[in-house]
Amino acid sequence: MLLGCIGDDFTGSSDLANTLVKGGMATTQYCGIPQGKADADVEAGVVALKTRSVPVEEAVTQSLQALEWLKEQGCRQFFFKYCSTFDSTKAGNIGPVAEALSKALGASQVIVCPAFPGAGRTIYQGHLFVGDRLLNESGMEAHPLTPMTDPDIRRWLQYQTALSVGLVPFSDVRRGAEAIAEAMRRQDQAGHKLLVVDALQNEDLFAIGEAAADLPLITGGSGVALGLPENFRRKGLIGNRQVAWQGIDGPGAVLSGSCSRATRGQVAHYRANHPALEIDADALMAGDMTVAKASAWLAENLAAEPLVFSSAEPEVVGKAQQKYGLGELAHRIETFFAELAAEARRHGVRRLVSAGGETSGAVVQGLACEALQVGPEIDPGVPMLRVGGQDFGLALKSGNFGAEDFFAKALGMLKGTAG
Ligand SMILES: Nc1ncnc2c1ncn2[C@@H]1O[C@H](COP(=O)(O)OP(=O)(O)OP(=O)(O)O)[C@@H](O)[C@H]1O
Ligand SMILES: O=C(O)[C@@H](O)C(=O)CO
Repeated sequence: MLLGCIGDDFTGSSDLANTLVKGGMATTQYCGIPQGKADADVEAGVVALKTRSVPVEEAVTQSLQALEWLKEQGCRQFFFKYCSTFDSTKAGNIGPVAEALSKALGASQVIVCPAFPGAGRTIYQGHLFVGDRLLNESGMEAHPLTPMTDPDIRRWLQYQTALSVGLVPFSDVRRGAEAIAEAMRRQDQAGHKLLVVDALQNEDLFAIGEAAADLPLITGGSGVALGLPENFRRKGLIGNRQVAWQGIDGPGAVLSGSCSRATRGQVAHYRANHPALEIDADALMAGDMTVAKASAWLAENLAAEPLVFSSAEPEVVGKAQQKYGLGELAHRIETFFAELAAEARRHGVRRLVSAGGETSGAVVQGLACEALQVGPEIDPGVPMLRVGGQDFGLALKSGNFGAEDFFAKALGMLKGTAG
């Protein structure tokens, strides 16, 4: 294994794995820190953790354990993947994890680049945009767990870390890899260790990737990984691995706990012509909605590729959080989806689409998967996944990813009949 990656959630990890696969690297996504050794033919390993919203110490400890395992597999470079919308609170985990990993690797000049132009996320003068809106006006300010109320990534990150945060501005990035490397050295000499790097288009990310060829640690969204496979190829360490997908037959279903704007659109679109069961927070907390009830409903509707969702408008989410507490409610909903995923498999489901990073982490834990083979892309940032050694296909969709018809498209592609 050459490139060792640590993802702070499961959808984000599959987004990164998708980029590496497209770059021609044989990539496996691990669900948590594996027990044994990785297969010898894996070139990039992505250890998916569920550390985006856990307490800081837990996120740091798990990330360092993942680093140790990746080092044992022989990795030469490491990548910390977080969200392209920098999902974190002021007291959040991105800074402390980046700091701990950089110390463990003796790394300075650590790139911080959440940009993902393919999904509309760009960075200019350290400010993160989603499409033509600043991050804090993009809908992310109403995120249920990590409301993003400040678009200045330098400022937000600085709340989270004692390391000094610097900037490699677009005026350097636009001049290519050498200018970027030089700007990073200057920032380092000026005492800045975590360097937010501007990026407006994929071309910038390829250049940043090239500039990062010899850096031990890179952090960011999947975009900044675009240029990394080529670094290994230039050194003759990898070829150009292509993945094929063998369709998976058997029933399909969709579970959605993401409340993002994009997911709410996908839910509305899909439920117009598929059976859908809405999980209401009050009903769940009162015990009127249970896994057993939802499981029975799922079994009855299996032939029509049913959807179970808790996705709701920000006002509804906000009221429920006030009533039950944010953490407690999220935990109850995630546990519900974890258990329902296991039930779905018991009923014979073989193709499962899950929407939302935290939700997908719970779903994969419910399915007790160890490793996921990464297949071709469904929509930007979302690949098809096959559970290692099983005829079971998954699509783990990040909240804001995917076109309106994503759910049906993903189920069709997993089956091998669409795409
Ligand atoms: N109706 C609801 N009321 C309150 N909280 C909810 C509701 N439905 C889901 N949640 C919680 O909101 C959180 C949604 O986060 P999740 O990561 O799954 O989606 P996302 O943030 O849109 O996706 P991503 O992280 O991939 O961008 C989960 O913890 C989920 O349990
Ligand atoms: O980077 C992104 O936007 C996604 O991969 C993600 O992490 C959302 O959970």
